[in-house]
Amino acid sequence: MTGRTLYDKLWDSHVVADLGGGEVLLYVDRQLVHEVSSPQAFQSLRDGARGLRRSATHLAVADHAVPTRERGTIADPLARAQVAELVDNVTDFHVPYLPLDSAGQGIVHVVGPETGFTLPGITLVCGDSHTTTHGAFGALAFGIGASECGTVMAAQCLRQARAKTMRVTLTGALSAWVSAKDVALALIAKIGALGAAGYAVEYAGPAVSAMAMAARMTLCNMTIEAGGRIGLIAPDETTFAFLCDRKRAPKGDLWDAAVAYWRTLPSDTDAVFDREVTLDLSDVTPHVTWGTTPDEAAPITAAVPDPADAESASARRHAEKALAYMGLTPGTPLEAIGIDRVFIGSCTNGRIEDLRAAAAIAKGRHVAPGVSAIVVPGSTATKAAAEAEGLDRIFTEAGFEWRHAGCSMCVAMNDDRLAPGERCASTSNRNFEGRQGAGGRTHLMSPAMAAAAGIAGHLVDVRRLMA
Ligand SMILES: CC(C)[C@H](C(=O)O)[C@@H](O)C(=O)O
Ligand code: SF4
Repeated sequence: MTGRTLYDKLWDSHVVADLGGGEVLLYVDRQLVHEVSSPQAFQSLRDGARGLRRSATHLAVADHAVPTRERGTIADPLARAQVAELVDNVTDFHVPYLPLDSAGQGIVHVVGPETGFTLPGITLVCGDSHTTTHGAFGALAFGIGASECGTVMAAQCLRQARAKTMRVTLTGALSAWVSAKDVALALIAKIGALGAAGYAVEYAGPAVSAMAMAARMTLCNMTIEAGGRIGLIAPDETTFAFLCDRKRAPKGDLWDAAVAYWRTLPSDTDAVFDREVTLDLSDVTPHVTWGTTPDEAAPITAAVPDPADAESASARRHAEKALAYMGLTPGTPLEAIGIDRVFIGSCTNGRIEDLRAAAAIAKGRHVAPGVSAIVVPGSTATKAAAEAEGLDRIFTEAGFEWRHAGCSMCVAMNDDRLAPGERCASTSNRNFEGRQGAGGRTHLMSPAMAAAAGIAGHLVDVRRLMA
């Protein structure tokens, strides 16, 4: 028998029943709940006069609709109603909840790891596509639909079909000012925005072992932007060190037993993957997106591509439409693209390490005239940690606004959004038309690159700015 992959081990240990036709009933250990995708789930419980099977295995927090300028009354009626409904639902159904004004609030994908709710070896779901993030801990974590959220609440199980497996082996070392976000953008540009569709992607290799948890989370987070519903990294000493003192992580003997189990999870050396991809990180340079899909990305040293050079007729048509929406002309150097806004934050790049990387660029410099820049920590705890290090002062002295935690300008579901035609250097993960506000133009990049763009007033190679 050949060895098993990390994915196989996680899957096999959670199968409750084989349903035939390639589907199984999969046990779900934990669910994260937010205000946008949960109303239907709670309603389905009410309609069926059901409760939650194991309410303590869920954790709810409001993140998408919350205001970041100041807490207090939410001005937008829809956003206000969404958050109020979540509060009513978690109260009625006894779901653990991190209130908006509490020290625990934040984006679900930042809060899960930060509190030790996310652990290796578990299955974790959320009505949110970026649930891939939690795979960085060796958890089988994936986004589910709004109706499935209700199924998990009532039954603690889900029907699932097994994914194919892909291993992305990362070798070499990152150069200065190049980060996991650049790796993700370079990888997506290489395999395509649907390149990982149908696959559970395991990131492996020496460069992954060398990465801190924040970088690993950025990689797994962006897996969905390559179409993969599952991103995975084998748990190791870095994972255990990150988790050991977290509030919800096991303690004492339970911790020791858990670590002993977690050490059995990495893919066996003779495990076979359905697809193998390799990337040498020494070749990765700072990347930015120029189009409206995450794979329409290029090194910052490049120019806006000519759609005529696209590999297929459909890619050409897409690029033509993207350039029209983005207001860009083929041949323009990417560094010549002026920006109006900067957004540093999101579940991709709103962690303390990301804020440190941006602050290193902002320190002693100033946001260019006419540019408005916001820094939005991924969680309230991240905000407090950043303030304890003085990062907030570095940002405000440099002309960046320092905000409360939330999804903010990653998604146009709250007060933070682009006006039509505005162009934004953004550390978020999606750049489709209207994502940051109707008519808004998004360029995805790393925190260091976004901070550098804010200082320069245009897209810029952070390595040149810092030389
Ligand atoms: C609102 C939510 C369901 C959505 C998701 O599934 O990812 C959002 O978080 C996003 O990033 O687009
Ligand atoms: S930060 Fe953005 S990508 Fe992440 S959960 Fe919020 S809206 Fe989705």
